[in-house]
Amino acid sequence: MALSTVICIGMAGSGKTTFMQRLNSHLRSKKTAPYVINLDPAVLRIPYGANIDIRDSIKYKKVMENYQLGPNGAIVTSLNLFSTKIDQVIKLVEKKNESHKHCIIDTPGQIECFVWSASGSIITESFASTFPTVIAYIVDTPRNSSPTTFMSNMLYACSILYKTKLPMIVVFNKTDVCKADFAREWMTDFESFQAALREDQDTNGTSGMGSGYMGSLVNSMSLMLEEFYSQLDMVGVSSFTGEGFDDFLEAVDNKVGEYDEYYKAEREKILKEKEEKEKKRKEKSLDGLMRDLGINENKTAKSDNEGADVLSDLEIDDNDGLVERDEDEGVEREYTFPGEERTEGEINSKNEPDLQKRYRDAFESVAKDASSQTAENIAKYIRQ
Ligand SMILES: Nc1nc2c(ncn2[C@@H]2O[C@H](COP(=O)(O)OP(=O)(O)OP(=O)(O)O)[C@@H](O)[C@H]2O)c(=O)[nH]1
Repeated sequence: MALSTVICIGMAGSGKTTFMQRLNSHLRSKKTAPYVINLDPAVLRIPYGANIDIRDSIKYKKVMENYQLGPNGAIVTSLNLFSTKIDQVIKLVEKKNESHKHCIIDTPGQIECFVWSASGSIITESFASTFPTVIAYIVDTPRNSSPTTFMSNMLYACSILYKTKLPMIVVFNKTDVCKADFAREWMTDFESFQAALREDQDTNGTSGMGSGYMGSLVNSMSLMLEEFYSQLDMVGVSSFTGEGFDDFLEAVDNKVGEYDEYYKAEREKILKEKEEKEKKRKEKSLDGLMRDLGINENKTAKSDNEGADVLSDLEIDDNDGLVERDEDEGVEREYTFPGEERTEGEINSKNEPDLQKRYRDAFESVAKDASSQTAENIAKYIRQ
């Protein structure tokens, strides 16, 4: 059994938490209990047992107090703090790879805090690069029965699809109150959507959302979204009655298949390109730094006392504005990285066959030491 991840995303009140609860109990009744993660730091009570709960490690109220943040800022900061530990979370979930078929994840109702935050991307990326991952976009069906609201919600779903680049299932929830047939029709038949829009205009006149500028905008949008709809699976469910959950699980299997077939290769390609770009960038900045420090295996311009390239090469002297180079100060300079104490002479020595590698290793260890401060830095940054 290989584990796949389902990330539940949806507008506030769309029913994510109730959906998670029903999905959990539905899977349990089939003797395939899921691994459950709650990523909503602000939720007061969750009606399902979570294996990993963000609230265990991050106290939302304390984040608000300590960093003097409002509700949304505190959610983003909590997610940022949590994302610094995402490697540990992934390791825990990896251990369940054989015993569980699904890992289901609940996200904050403030959808933008998760979808458009750096930490939301890090968390999603971390799961998606380890397991086949599917987005379940939960929609409140009764509230989306007007063509304009429906279109707005679909545009949001569309932006999430292109942002995450992950297979998506649009889940029309609360079908016990309102059936989702109209949505299926609008998503598959452009003309029926146009007819609904016209009807909305006729009923509500110029005061309605479907009239005037908005009407023609929605009209053109519906054409644009045809391509988007073709990439989606849609299901209607009721988290109250359990209706439609078998269809949902079928859609998940279908999307996991698609993930393995298309998305995985595409993602790996993007990640490889990213890695190569990052490697080049690092090499470039390392070279720049080496030049700044005047360190070069082939003896540097700096030690030959040629003109200064950068400000950091210079020390301002009180002496009539005369600028003196570090090397002229008669102080023995030490380049000290943890565990290494070497003088400039040693560094510039030809006996250092792989100087760049030693620097890289030293930087990595410095970066590790700094990681404990990362969370605090993130919080500081946000406060700024
Ligand atoms: N009739 C009906 N109501 C539902 C269904 N699912 C959820 N609800 C109701 O919708 C409301 C919101 O449900 P939640 O599960 O709290 O929604 P949520 O998206 O987690 O909300 P946030 O955490 O605020 O984002 C609650 O009053 C639920 O009882 C459903 O399938 N049918």
